[in-house]
Amino acid sequence: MHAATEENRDHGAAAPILVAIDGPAGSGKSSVSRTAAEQLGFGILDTGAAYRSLAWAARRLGLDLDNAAAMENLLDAWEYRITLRGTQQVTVAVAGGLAAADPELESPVDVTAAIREHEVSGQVSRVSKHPAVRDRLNAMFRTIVAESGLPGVVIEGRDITTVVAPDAPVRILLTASPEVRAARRAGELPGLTPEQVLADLQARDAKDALVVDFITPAPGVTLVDTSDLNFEQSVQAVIDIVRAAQNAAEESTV
Ligand SMILES: Nc1ncnc2c1ncn2[C@@H]1O[C@H](COP(=O)(O)OP(=O)(O)OP(=O)(O)O)[C@@H](O)[C@H]1O
Ligand SMILES: Nc1ccn([C@@H]2O[C@H](COP(=O)(O)O)[C@@H](O)[C@H]2O)c(=O)n1
Repeated sequence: MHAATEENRDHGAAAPILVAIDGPAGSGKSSVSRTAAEQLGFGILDTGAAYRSLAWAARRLGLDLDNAAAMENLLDAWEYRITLRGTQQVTVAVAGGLAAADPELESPVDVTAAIREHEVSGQVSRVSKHPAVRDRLNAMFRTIVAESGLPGVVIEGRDITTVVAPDAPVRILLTASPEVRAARRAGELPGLTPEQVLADLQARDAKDALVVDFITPAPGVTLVDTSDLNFEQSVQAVIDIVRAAQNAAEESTV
């Protein structure tokens, strides 16, 4: 299992400032975090993309997503790359004998669009429920960030503020009501009714909530409810929290 693009690497650089963002499905984690990261001059690590890519590869290879050992076996052979800056690009390859079931996977396949498909969203909780999978992906996320060579990285997911980066200087829980999240998401899924989108989103949250708490902010985590904020206001809310933390850190060193 390996990760990150070579252009992100700069060994010897100082550890990046971390902005940890969690939230339920459709809360704006990816889009708001990405825009905020661009404005801050930081990278963005979308951790859900790794879980989605693992589920995508497992499905392509006909593996049982509920089988933890099969998923760990896949992780041993899985080569994962994600860009932290610019337009997101995610690639997956599978080394060794496992790829015999689908030889196209012997070389990196661009899965950037495929992992967003409805079928993957509906199955991804089956791989993210395995504690061993989570531990290995969390270690990979920490490595990607540490080797990024960037001044800062916004890292978003479900357990970033609590498990992946509990000591991050900025920790945010980004949320919105289920109805608002479903309405926003329905705009991207013209084939589905808002009711179907709401039901799918709540079903995924319910499965994910069995393994991580992304509803209640942990101590020290700032809650940002975007139900009544437009996109720009949501981005600004995140940036304001980061700037306030940076100013507080500067003042404490004077
Ligand atoms: N404050 C906002 N106002 C209006 N639209 C928003 C706002 N925040 C996010 N959106 C829109 O809501 C949709 C869902 O956002 P996004 O994909 O970033 O959520 P997510 O939390 O990453 O979802 P998932 O967990 O399913 O990947 C996108 O179309 C995004 O542009
Ligand atoms: N830190 C994380 C991030 C994601 N997941 C799982 O991946 C799924 C897809 O995540 P998105 O953010 O792209 O929606 C999500 O439903 C979780 O199952 C996770 O467990 N932990």
